[in-house]
Amino acid sequence: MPCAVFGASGYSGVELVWLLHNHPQFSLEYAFSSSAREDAEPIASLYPQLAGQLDVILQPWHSDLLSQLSQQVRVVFLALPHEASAELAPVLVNAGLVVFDLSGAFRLRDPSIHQQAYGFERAANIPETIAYGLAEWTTLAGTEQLIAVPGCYPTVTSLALKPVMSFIDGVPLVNAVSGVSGAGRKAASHTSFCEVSLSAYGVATHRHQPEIAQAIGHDVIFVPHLGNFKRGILATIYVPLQQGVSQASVDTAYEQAYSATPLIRLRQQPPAIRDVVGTAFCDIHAVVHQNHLIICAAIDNLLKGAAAQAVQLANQYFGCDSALGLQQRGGVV
Ligand SMILES: NC(=O)C1=CN([C@@H]2O[C@H](COP(=O)(O)OP(=O)(O)OC[C@H]3O[C@@H](n4cnc5c(N)ncnc54)[C@H](OP(=O)(O)O)[C@@H]3O)[C@@H](O)[C@H]2O)C=CC1
Ligand SMILES: CC(=O)N[C@@H](CCC(=O)OP(=O)(O)O)C(=O)O
Repeated sequence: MPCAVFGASGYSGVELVWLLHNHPQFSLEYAFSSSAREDAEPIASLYPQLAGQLDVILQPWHSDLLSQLSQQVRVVFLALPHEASAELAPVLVNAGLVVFDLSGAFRLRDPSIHQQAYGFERAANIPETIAYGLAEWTTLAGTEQLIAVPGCYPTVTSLALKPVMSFIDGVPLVNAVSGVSGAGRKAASHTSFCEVSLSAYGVATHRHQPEIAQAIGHDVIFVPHLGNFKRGILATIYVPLQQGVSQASVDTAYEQAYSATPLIRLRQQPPAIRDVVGTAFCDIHAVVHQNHLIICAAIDNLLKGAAAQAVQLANQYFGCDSALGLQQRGGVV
C-alpha cells in the first residue's frame, strides 16, 4: 500500500516514517517536511541515529506536488500542527486520498467546543463522517476518507476508563505526566531542558479535557504535567465507584474488553514509563480501594499516543492484523 507522511521531520512524523519503512504492507513513497525548508535532505541529517538505517529523503511540501502524490499514493498520514492539518486534510481528501490525521483538527465533534479548545473554527468543506480512531474501540469500515487519530493523553486515559464506565458514580480525576517530546521538536523555552521541572500545566484549560469527555461519554477532571524526561505518559486515575463494585467485577470488565487486543497489557503491578517507551503498548493496572478505583496506565506518547496508533488504525482499515509491524521495541527520538 503506497503511502506518504506529512510532518516527517517532526517527532511523531519521524516515528511514522520508521514504522512505515519497516512495515510489511505499506511502502513509504514520500516523506514531507514543511515548505519553509528550502531543499530536500536525507532524514538522517536531522536524525543522525538513522544514518545507514533509513535512506528516506525529506522533501519540502508544495501544493504543486498534489497531482503527482494522488496518482502514486493511496493513504497519507499527517503529523502537522493543528491548523496546517485543518487546511491540508480536506484538500487531500478531495484528491481521493485516505487521510489519517494525528492532529487535533478533526477530533472534537462539537464546533463550539472545538473553537474554544483550539482557537480556530473547525474546517468547513470536510467529509461528513470523520472517524475518531481510538483503535481498540473503533471498527473502521475501510470506506472512511478521514480518520482523526486521538491525542496522546486522551488515548491512555480513555483506554483505561472505557471498560469500567458502567461502574462509576461521580467524576473521574486524571493526573497524567508526559515527557517533553509531547510538545514536539520545535524549540520553545518552556520545553528546553534547563527549564523543565515537573509541574502541572493547562490546569482546567487543556484541550484534551473535552476530547477525553467526548471519548468516554462522561465529564472528567484532567490535569496534565510535564516531566523532565523524553518520552512516555503515566496517567494515575481516581474513579468514584458505585456501592459494592468488587475487584473481581473490575478485573472481569478489563478482561472482557482487552483479552483479544494485542496492544493492551493488563498488568499485576502499576506500570512504569520504561515498560512502554519504544513500544506500541498501553499498560493498565487497576485496584479497588474503598469506594474508589485507582488506575495506573502508561503509553509511549509518540507511539501508542500518535504514530503507532495511526498505523494500527491503517492496519485495520486495510484488513491487516491490527498489530502488524508494531510489535518490535523501537523509537527514533
Ligand atoms: N508529540 C506528541 O507526543 C504527539 C503529537 N501529536 C500531534 O501530532 C502533530 C505533530 O506533532 P509533533 O510531531 O509533536 O510536532 P513537531 O513540531 O515535532 O513536527 C511538526 C511537523 O510539521 C511540519 N510543519 C509545520 N508547519 C507546517 C505547515 N504549515 N505545512 C506543512 N508542514 C508543516 C514540520 O516541518 P518542519 O520541520 O519543516 O518545520 C514538522 O515536520 C501535532 O498536531 C500534534 O498535536 C499527537 C499525539 C502525540
Ligand atoms: C507535553 C506536551 O506539551 N504535550 C502536548 C500534548 C501532546 C499532543 O501533541 O497532543 P495533541 O495531538 O492533542 O496535540 C500538550 O500538552 O499540548
